[in-house]
Amino acid sequence: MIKVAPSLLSANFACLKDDIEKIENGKADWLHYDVMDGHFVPNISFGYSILKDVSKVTNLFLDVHLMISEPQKYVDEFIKSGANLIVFHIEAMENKEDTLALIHHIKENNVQVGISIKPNTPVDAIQDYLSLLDVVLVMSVEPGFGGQSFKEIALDKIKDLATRRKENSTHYLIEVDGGINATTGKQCKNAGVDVLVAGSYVFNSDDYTQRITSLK
Ligand SMILES: O=C(CO)[C@H](O)[C@H](O)COP(=O)(O)O
Ligand SMILES: [Fe+2]
Repeated sequence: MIKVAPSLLSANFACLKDDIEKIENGKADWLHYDVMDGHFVPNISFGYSILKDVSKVTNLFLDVHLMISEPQKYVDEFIKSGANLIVFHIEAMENKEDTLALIHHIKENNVQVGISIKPNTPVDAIQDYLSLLDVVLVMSVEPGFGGQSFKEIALDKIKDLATRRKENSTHYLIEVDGGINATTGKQCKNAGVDVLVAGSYVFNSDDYTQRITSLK
């Protein structure tokens, strides 16, 4: 069964607790938490203090998507604030040594680890890390904003990641993020995705449960 991870980026920030309760009651599997620093991406969202408060009002698995430069500088704060999974961008890393160190650091703290790739970054850029990862996050929009249209290039990457996983007996989940609705969600499902992130499709609706159900 596919997992659905509503992205809090499209929630009403003045009523976060209510919106989180609604998606939890609507059978969301994970809560996707988008962190933007105004440097790695041209937008600012929320940081670890809000994550800490969010973690106190939900039992949902907290999937933290770090769209920030130098993720190694801030990762401990997100770990302390209740992240269950930390996903950083390969494009934010300067070299292989730092990337491996960050992966191991997150794992040593008993938090799951993932790497995300932007639409123009090939799967080959993360081949060396695939065996170490719990999640690969395929961006189907340029990171930075909710409400954009799905880019089809993500479908080939999902298929490619599913093939590599089979060939190499690795175990990562394949997650897709950006422009997901019932139609694009189905395309991703057919390509072999495991986790659908959906922000505007879920939260710009009067019935979160119906939207989550339609993705499943
Ligand atoms: O990482 C993100 C943007 O960078 C968000 O998770 C994503 O955009 C979700 O929003 P939507 O479903 O509206 O596209
Ligand atoms: Fe995201």
